[in-house]
Amino acid sequence: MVAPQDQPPAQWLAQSQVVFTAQAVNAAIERVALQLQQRMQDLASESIVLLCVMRGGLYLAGQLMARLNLPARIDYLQANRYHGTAGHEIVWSKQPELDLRDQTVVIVDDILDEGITLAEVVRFCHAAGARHVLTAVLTEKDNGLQKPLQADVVGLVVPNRYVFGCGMDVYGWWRNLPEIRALI
Ligand SMILES: O=P(O)(O)OC[C@H]1O[C@H](OP(=O)(O)OP(=O)(O)O)[C@H](O)[C@@H]1O
Ligand SMILES: Nc1nc2[nH]cnc2c(=O)[nH]1
Repeated sequence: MVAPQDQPPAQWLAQSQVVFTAQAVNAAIERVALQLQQRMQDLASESIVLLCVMRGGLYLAGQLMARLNLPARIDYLQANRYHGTAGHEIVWSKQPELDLRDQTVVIVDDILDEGITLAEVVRFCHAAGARHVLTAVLTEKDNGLQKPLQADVVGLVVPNRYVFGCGMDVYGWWRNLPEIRALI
């Protein structure tokens, strides 16, 4: 019996279905960018930090960088809580380097599942003195849970299954996939 982390990556494609095509993901990213642009224009902020939650947020953050037409600085943090497909305690391995005091911080992540990670990152940004904190996720999982927060901008709602692609991994693989798939 091969452990999941030792399965060949092609296995995960064979054991999954497409839930959003690359075209649907791109359309969702356009909508996220437009909504964020509008929110930031409304705030009239001149000090914007796009804060990528590594590693899953990398895909959306990269796509947003090319679409947001306003001056922004980029930073990242790493706070992980999933090993394989199960969530545990959050472990921080990297804090942002920029001083977030008085900044409008846009937290960018791939998925809001139970909401524990995003809630902790929002708390961190407020504690660091951010003036405004906005949250943007590529996906939110429709799991019926009471979540500790809602994201300000959500690209797509995904089913209550383990999903991967567009930043999200399956045992470390396929973050680079331009579509979103769910394990069967
Ligand atoms: O809403 P939650 O239940 O807290 O889950 C969401 C978090 O889970 C994933 O991170 P993970 O710990 O897998 O790290 P990764 O970004 O490196 O994949 C994802 O990137 C989110 O940050
Ligand atoms: N890749 C991935 N990461 C997650 N983190 C929380 N839920 C998920 C999920 O369904 N897929």
